[in-house]
Amino acid sequence: MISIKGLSKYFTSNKQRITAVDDLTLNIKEGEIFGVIGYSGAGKSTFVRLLNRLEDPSDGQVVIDNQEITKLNAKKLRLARQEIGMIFQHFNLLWSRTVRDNIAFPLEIAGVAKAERQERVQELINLVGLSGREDAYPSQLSGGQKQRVGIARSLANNPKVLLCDEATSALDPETTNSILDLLVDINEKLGLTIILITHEMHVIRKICNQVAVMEQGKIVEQGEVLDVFRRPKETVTRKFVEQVMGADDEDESVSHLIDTYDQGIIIRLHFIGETANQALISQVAKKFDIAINILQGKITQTQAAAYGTLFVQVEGDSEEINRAVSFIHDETSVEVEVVRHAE
Ligand SMILES: Nc1ncnc2c1ncn2[C@@H]1O[C@H](COP(=O)(O)OP(=O)(O)OP(=O)(O)O)[C@@H](O)[C@H]1O
Repeated sequence: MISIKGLSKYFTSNKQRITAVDDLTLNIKEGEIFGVIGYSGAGKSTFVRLLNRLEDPSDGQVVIDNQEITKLNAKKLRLARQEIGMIFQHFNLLWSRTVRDNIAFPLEIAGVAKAERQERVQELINLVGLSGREDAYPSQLSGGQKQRVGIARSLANNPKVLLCDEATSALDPETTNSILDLLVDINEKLGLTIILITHEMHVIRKICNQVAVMEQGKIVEQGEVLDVFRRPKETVTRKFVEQVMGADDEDESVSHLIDTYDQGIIIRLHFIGETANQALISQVAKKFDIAINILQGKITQTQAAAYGTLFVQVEGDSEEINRAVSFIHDETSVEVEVVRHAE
């Protein structure tokens, strides 16, 4: 759906050249929720603004749905932009217009007739869950509701792509989650391709299929979200994973567990994939004549599957324990490692 080749953007500030986006090449598939994460100044906003030419590139090519955006003249660009919706951190609503009239605005510009416009606006209001608030002004809405207006407005002309520039950064965690759920809902219902930029790994974890990590204008790491969680290569990526999983102090915690629990064996279960952790533990406890005691763990749910580690203490007959460990190893997708054998 989106193909980006050698995309660069330079700014000149105080006679110094700043490279905001540096020779970026990337392909994004149709229907994907693609996350771009980076710290402040990494170039994320500039990158996303190059995609609909809110910013003109210094170099490189952007093709969206077979149209070379970077080559279009002003008139054609206006039409192409109807296919690319965008939402912003600070919503960018028109304060003197009601919810209904904010959402109608892009339809007015596109020259849609009044009756059709009204029908479409109502459809969008229902889609984003704002029924009953049609006549409210932005100042009368909560942050989450304002972003719902922003989303409805961005969808008015049936875009194929939605660009989200830190769309949840001004919202509290609960409202963030409800807006992220709405984005997933829209992605599924409308088959929309979503590019989402953020500095929060939680946002990536919750809804993205793919993630690219940006640093100093470059993509330094990219892949499926679960793979990036499992094997972050770059220091910056590891820091983002730690936002969700906590710092990697596993060696220390293993020796602490070994010292504290001196009975039975201690095993480390590493969940990657579809296996639900609770189901596995109760299944093994029922199937084998052993006692399982959960000691410590960090499990998180990514868009694709559960990911994380659990330390458990297992007590019982050593042959029965071996059978249980072999069962987990052979019959499930959970990785199992005995970190302390029986005395
Ligand atoms: N219009 C501009 N003129 C000069 N420099 C700019 C301009 N826009 C961005 N920059 C510079 O480009 C770099 C990347 O900025 P950008 O806003 O894209 O980063 P970001 O990752 O989105 O960070 P933030 O989340 O803080 O906005 C920064 O060094 C910034 O100062």
